[in-house]
Amino acid sequence: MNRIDINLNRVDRQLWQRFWTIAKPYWFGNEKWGARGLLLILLGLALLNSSQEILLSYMNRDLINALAHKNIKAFYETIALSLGIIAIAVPLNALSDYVQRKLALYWRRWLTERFISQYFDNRAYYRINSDPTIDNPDQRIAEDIKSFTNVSLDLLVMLLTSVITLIGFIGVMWSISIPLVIILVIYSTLGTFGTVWFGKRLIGLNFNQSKKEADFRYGLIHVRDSAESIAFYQGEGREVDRVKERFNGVYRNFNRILKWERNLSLFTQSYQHLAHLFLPFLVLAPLYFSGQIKLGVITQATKAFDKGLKSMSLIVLKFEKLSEFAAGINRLGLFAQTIENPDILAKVGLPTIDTVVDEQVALAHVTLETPNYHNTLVRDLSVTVAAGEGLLIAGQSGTGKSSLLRAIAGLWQAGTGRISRPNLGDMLFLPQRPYLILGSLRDQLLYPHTNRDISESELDLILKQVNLAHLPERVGGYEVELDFVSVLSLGEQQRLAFARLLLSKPRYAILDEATSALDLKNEQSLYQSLKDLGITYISVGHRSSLLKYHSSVLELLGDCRWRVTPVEKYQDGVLI
Ligand SMILES: Nc1ncnc2c1ncn2[C@@H]1O[C@H](COP(=O)(O)OP(=O)(O)OP(=O)(O)O)[C@@H](O)[C@H]1O
Repeated sequence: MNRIDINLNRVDRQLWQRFWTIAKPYWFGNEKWGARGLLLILLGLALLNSSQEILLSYMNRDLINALAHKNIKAFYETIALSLGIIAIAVPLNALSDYVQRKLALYWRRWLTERFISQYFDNRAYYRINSDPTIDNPDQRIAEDIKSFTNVSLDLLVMLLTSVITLIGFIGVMWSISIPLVIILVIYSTLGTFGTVWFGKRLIGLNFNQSKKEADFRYGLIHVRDSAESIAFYQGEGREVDRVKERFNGVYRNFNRILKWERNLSLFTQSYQHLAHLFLPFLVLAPLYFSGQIKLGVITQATKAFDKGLKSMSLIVLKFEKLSEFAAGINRLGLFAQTIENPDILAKVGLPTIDTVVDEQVALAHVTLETPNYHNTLVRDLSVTVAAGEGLLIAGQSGTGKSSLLRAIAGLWQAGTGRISRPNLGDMLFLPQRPYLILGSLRDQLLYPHTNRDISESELDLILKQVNLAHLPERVGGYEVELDFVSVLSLGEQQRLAFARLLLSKPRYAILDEATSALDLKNEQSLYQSLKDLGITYISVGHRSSLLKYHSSVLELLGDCRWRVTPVEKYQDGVLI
């Protein structure tokens, strides 16, 4: 049984705990006074709105009685009074709606900011990728939080209104007929149990629906992001199938939801009609026939029964909404649990590589595993990269070269041994695929510290060094926002990434095939620039031309084997 099944089966207590864990920090955090103040106003308004309903039920009774007795004066007086009550109630209703939505918005803003911070803390956004139970984090942050705050307040107001209405109308009914109150309680309790029994499948189905909708949307986003590659491959057929398949998942699951909603609706409709048409009349008719109550009282009592039943049947009437809400809480709760506590992502009891901060990069007896511990990539590796001495990592594809860099950066920790390295602030990693942000040319160059104050002439100089002097003119200057991935060639992107490196002048640069798309002349000038700046580098690469910029070569030989050779003793002079 996986984590999701466990959670869906224990929807009651655990669900409440999850709800409270997500909700509590806002009401006890830095915005608590504003939030509580607004909540108090909201609850006050809900109270007034419910009272107005009870008052109107009395007006209704008097109106019917005035009609029955042909009392014209009483009739018009009651109408005037009712209009007065409505004139006050309407603006209060609108105000209550406004306050509720405003509070939901404040809560959403607070919660979203908190989730976003935690998502980026301790690189949770990266680690989460290896946790199969946390799908589509984007949807959880963008949509689940929104519906969590909206529906929570909605339900709270509804619950309060129901309780007040219930108390008020039970009072009304009690004065007319006590059996009516007893029937109301028994009937609504049975209805609630019936609804939960019929509807409990919906929580799991709604949980899946959110996931499938998000998968479908992600499928479409993936096509947009990979449009050029798909077009080159003429892969439309495969992509259409894949997107349709994802939509089919959405469709099939929703069909199941519809089936269960239909069953539930059959039950709730019968429940409501039976109550509307018969129950109060059956109890009250004998009292009316024997002259103990007037006609107006019957109208008031049936209305009171109706309102009371609606209040008692909150779960029956709102079950579909409640089941979606419960599914949302589960999705958000699991997500919060994982990003708040990144250690959850570490496999309990399994060994991890020690990382210590030091002047130089050194690996001591490192055995590196893939994050799921399924595969050992390198065993008992020891190598030191002293300042000023470049290390070239070579080896066949898939032997673990990039993974070793991930381990040095602290992204992967599965394994044993110890990695010493300078502070991450003194190191810069250029990944295999250049990363270009959405922003201007200046942002590209200064990333990730985009608010540094660097003059255009300095930027010009750096671009000249990487042979991109013409770029500002080509893209309309340093401040114009562009989708650089689609207007720059891969080699240009790599040179831009190098410019970033030259600007930030880290002590160590880690280059994962960072010049693979460049011609030898460009490659040579970039490495020369690094040398001139005194930057120590560790490179992954396949080209023999790289050898002369490094002091030693670490070869990953496959089957977890490795070999370190000083460059001058490197016999073949040819890389694998
Ligand atoms: N997140 C992951 N979880 C499990 N295994 C992974 C993960 N990422 C990569 N691997 C596997 O780890 C092995 C080493 O991958 P790595 O990217 O380090 O290879 P590489 O030597 O850099 O290859 P190349 O030269 O093709 O870039 C590969 O077999 C790869 O499939």
